[in-house]
Amino acid sequence: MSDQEADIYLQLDQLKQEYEDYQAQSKEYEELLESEVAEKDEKLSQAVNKIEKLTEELQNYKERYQKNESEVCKLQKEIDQLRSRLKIFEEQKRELEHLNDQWENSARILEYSKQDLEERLYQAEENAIMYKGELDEITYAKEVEIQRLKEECNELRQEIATLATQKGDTTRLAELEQMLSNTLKEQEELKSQLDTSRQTKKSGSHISSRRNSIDSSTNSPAEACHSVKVLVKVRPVLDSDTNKSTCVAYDELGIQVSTFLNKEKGKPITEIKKFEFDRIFGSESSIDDLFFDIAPSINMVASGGRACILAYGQTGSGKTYTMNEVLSKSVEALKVAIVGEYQVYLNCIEIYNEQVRNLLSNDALSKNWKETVEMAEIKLENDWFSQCLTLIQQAALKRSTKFTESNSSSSRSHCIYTLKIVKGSHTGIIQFVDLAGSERISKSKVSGDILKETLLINKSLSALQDVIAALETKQNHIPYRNSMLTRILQQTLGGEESMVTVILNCNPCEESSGETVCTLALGTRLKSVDLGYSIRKNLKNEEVERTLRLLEKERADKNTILRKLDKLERDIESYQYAIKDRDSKIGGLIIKMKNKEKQLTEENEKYRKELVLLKNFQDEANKKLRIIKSHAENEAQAKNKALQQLKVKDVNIKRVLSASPLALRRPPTKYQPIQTANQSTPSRIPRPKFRESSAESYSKNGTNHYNFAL
Ligand SMILES: Nc1ncnc2c1ncn2[C@@H]1O[C@H](COP(=O)(O)OP(=O)(O)OP(=O)(O)O)[C@@H](O)[C@H]1O
Repeated sequence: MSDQEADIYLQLDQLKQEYEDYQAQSKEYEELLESEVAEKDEKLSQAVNKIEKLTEELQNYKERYQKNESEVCKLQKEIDQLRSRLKIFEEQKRELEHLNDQWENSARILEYSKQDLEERLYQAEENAIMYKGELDEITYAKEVEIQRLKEECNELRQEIATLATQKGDTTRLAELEQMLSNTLKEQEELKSQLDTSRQTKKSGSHISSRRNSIDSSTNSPAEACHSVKVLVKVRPVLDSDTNKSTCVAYDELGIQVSTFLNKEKGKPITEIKKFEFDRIFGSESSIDDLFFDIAPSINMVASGGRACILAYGQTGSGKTYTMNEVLSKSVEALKVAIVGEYQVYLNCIEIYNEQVRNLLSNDALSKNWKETVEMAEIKLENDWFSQCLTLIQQAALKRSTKFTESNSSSSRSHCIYTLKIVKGSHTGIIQFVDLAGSERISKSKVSGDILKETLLINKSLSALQDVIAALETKQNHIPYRNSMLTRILQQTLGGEESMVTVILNCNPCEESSGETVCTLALGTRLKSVDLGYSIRKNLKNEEVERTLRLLEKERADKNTILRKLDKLERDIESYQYAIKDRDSKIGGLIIKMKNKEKQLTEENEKYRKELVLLKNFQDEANKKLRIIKSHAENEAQAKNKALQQLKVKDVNIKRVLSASPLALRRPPTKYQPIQTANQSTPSRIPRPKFRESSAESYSKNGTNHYNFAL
């Protein structure tokens, strides 16, 4: 081997070595590039995923935003509807207020006519007293005249007797006889005049003392059967009332209530209202005093009649306290009054929200009130007295009560204890009724369920007044069916042999003066039933009777109007409070909607901000993606270029080798030609899959990061 050949082989070996180095380097680069491209692809696909996720989220936000927008629209519509309803309510309210004004005006007019009537009544009474005086004088004069005539007559008789004995002048005798008969005639006339005067005097004296004459304990049973007896019980001032001023003053004849009105020019105005009743019981009176007036009812029941005793008054006025005392006294008196064989039945129920509940059973409420009342009846044992009181105590504990401003355990129901005494074919019935408090809604300041409760209580009390009014005016139809209370009291309210006693309970505190006046005004109306009866029965004088009948009719009319007014006032109050309640509910709803609107606007604002952030993030991600893509493209181009160069180099080496004479002797052996970039590289490097939009932004001006120097 010559030196030249050896040199060529050496060069060839070097070239081979170099070529192998290049190949190894190229492979290394290729691997590096592949891993980098794979990494970039991975990142790229992650970015694409993230973008897709973000786009999806964006879509969700958009949908939620649209949903919120439609909800806001819906709420807006609802608010508009509510506003229009509110407008209608306001109009109704204005109308009611207008009606209220009208009613108040008519009430004022009625008040004037009431005063006028009272003045006329007073005048009639004064006239009656005056007539009585005049009649007394006439009677006295006539009696003197009769006495004188009697004396004259006696003188004449003596004269006749003297003349007769003298047997004298017959003409003189005839004259004297004529004189005597004239005198006797005159005497007869005077006698008849005196009788008439006496009768008129009797009527006049009855008018002047009529207030005192209505004492039903001395009334005949027939008279008592048709009357409503009204008693007043003033509760003592309690320890809890120590700092409160009182407004009630009373004596045997009447009771007066002072109401402090608003101060005007620094001076307080006090309005005083006076009422007259048969009996007024205060803290100094005992239960025995009160029971004296109830005893006739007990006697009536013991002899097979019917009686009803009602305790009426505002919450905390002492109805339950009074009724408990009356109950135990009455049971005691009944035990003494009834003799012989008899059975006693007791029934304790309450009416709460127009539903009847048996107070001596835990059974669920039955829809049929008659069934409940029948089921509640208990037959008492032979020793019924103590059993009866124990059962009444047990029933009282089960009553529906609530805490109110006026009473810590206020009864919210009407409680009715019915005692039935069956003796042979006669059945005596007595009902003791502890009515629920008669509050005005404006004073009790209630709402919601308690408002409903109070409205129902007032409604049933109005129904009770209507029944008594219908009984008073002797109407054909008595509206017992208007409330559960009157339905259940039907057996003792009204009818032929029934006595009704109303105990008006009054709270003496000044803060309750309004309610006390209402209670006493109601009692005055009830009392007039009795008054009318006595006057009609006793008066004989036609003219006076006619005037009084007229007055009585006017009084009854006035009572009817006042009752209607009272009912209207209660109705207006109920309406006003129902409207207020509805207004406050609508107000609450509007506030709720406004809050919801605000909340939705805030949420939308938040979503809007998030949307902006997401868009920015998306832009940023797109930007990064573009950079990554351009890098990847550049790298791919650089790699292609490097491969191209290697290919050229390979071709050159082959050419050198083929040109050398040694090439024939030395076979290309293990040497493997370099694969062209077109054959292998592109297929081994997976191109990332871009979306069209991304591919469009793919950069084509990349720079070569790799140096493949030969
Ligand atoms: N004559 C009285 N002597 C002493 N305390 C009395 C008298 N009357 C009532 N009270 C007291 O006054 C308070 C209220 O009485 P009560 O519960 O009888 O009133 P009410 O009119 O039945 O009330 P409501 O309608 O709310 O049930 C009670 O604490 C009671 O003890």
